[in-house]
Amino acid sequence: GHSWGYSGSKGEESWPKNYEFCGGVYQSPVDFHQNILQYDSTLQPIKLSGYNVSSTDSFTLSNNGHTVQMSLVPTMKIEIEPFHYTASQLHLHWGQKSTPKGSEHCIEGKRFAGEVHVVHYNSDKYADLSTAMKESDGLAVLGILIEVGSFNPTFEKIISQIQNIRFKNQKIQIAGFGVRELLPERLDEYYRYEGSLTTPPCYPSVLWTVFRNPVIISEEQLIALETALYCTDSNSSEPVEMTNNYRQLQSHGERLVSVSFRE
Ligand SMILES: NS(=O)(=O)c1c(F)c(F)c(S(=O)(=O)CCO)c(N[C@H]2CCc3ccccc32)c1F
Ligand SMILES: [Zn+2]
Repeated sequence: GHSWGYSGSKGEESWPKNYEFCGGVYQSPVDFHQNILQYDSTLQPIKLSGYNVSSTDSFTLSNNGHTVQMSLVPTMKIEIEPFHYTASQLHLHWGQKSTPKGSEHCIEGKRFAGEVHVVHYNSDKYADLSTAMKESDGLAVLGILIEVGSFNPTFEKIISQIQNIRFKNQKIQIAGFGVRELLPERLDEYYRYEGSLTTPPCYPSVLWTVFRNPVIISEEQLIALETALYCTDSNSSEPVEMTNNYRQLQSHGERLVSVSFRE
């Protein structure tokens, strides 16, 4: 289909031309700032099951031209009352070496180094992701902010492989691992709001859960992510570096963001 990107003539200003929802309501990402936050004491800790995937299973790591995507296994599920959601894929957003700030969601205007998204679909109601993503209650995405600090051995299972998928449509199999380790310790502290896919087709079908606490990776790991990948395939005459693959902040409109924590 049409190709879209994050810069130039294919950038986000042109997305609504080919993807009408991108110009619509309930768009993501948004900034979590004080006057649109509302404490909600009924928000429960996120319940994971099957997240500690055995190394006898395998994930497919691929460069899809927009991000590095890792396919997940359908035994990985989350429960967000009243529904259960089955994991589909996880992918990343990041900046560039000279401006290492590439998260999609921001907290009080602060953009983090990057962001992990774990995409799930409502498997109580829909057969698969493609069906679910068109429905307002179809998807649940977990957002994990990335900060720079010490080396992260779990993250390294992805970072160590990206030299093998530098170009679009390249993919490799990697051994399954504990995806729980990519999430922060506190699954009970998060921001919650109704939003959308942050890429075309931008369907307003996502129940967003963005954890309060970031995961930490080293500067070297972040630089590897920022410098390894291309949006174009290996025989392209004009290679395009895969950097700054985050969407600009969208307006909240009438939306409030619920928070599961007080201070
Ligand atoms: N930030 S986000 O969570 O909104 C989000 C992405 F940022 C992103 F890049 C992708 S993608 O599949 O890697 C590339 C374009 O769809 C998806 N992929 C989802 C959406 C559409 C689709 C269709 C089939 C499989 C996965 C997805 C996504 F949900
Ligand atoms: Zn994403």
